[in-house]
Amino acid sequence: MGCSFSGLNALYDAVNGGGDVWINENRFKIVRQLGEGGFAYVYLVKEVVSDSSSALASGLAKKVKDPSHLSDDRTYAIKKVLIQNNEQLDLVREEIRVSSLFSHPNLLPLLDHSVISVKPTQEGSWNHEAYLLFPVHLDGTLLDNSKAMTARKEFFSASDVLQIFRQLCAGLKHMHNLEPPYAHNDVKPGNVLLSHRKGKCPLAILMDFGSACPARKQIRSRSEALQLQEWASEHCSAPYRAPELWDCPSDADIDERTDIWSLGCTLFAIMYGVSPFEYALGESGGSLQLAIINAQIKWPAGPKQPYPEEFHHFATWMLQPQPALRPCIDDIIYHVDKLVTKFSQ
Ligand SMILES: Nc1ncnc2c1ncn2[C@@H]1O[C@H](COP(=O)(O)OP(=O)(O)OP(=O)(O)O)[C@@H](O)[C@H]1O
Repeated sequence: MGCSFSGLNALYDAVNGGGDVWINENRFKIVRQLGEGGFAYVYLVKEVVSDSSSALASGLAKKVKDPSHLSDDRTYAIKKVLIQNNEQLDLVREEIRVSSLFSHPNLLPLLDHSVISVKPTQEGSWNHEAYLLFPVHLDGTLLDNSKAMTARKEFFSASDVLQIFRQLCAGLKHMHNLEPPYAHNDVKPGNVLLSHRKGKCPLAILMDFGSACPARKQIRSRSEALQLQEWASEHCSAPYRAPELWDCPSDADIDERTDIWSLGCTLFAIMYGVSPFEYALGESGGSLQLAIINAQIKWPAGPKQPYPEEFHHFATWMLQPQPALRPCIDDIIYHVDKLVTKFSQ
């Protein structure tokens, strides 16, 4: 048993700041809610220890393989996932399994977890809860930062655009180079945490491995193609979803270049705050699917345009509707390093 509370009361307690959470033998006090997703709540928590021992001597220290993930002030993030059925339970177990495959400074590490069964309190409520423990990053997601900057009519500097993007590439390279290669499948600004650092560009960390899976799939029939499209509609955010996941041929080799498309969209969003296809459709609207399949890209123009044309060409290179023409992550890193040398002050 890993938790001191359960069911609706747990949610009430957690949202209202009361109650402690146990993950295995370690206890955490909920400080406040940080965010929420489909069936998940994310909380800022503080590890409760019986004496004033250092982070290195805390209960968690015995558990965590890499001591650099321990926080000096013992604060962490706990994601609480409410699980209603076996399918959701399998998905969380898979997220836990997949997260444990990665170890990279630009990928959010899963420090510990527990999955507990709870007694449903009403029809249709959840029967399991999962608690996932992560390092906390309090400067928001790339999406939060972009929204705040857009509201102030500000842009990231050219150097920060490249440095943030370069870090995402480094994290993805780690996933794409595994044997077998893994695709993240939901690369987007809302899944990138930023940590501001004095005198340096922000640290960028890719999170949320709930959609990650082995990247390479052979599609050999119409029904397999439709199955993949259905899976993608649930797991890959629409404005960042690759064309082959919207309209999959009946004979296709899918690979990690689906992430490269999302990476190209994310580079656009680091510059202009939204996916290129949201930007192209603008306020007049239209079909997102058609805009993506036709790679309908419109670049902001005019004298106030804050970035060099080379940045646009670079993103367009990743946004080739045909996956076979898209670069792989090593090509992108080679190119971004050249741009970093050229544009970083
Ligand atoms: N380690 C963390 N540190 C700080 N904030 C975090 C952390 N993890 C998650 N968050 C916050 O919680 C929000 C939801 O987290 P997350 O994306 O993992 O949930 P989710 O259920 O997978 O969401 P979605 O349904 O959008 O996929 C994030 O957008 C972010 O604001």
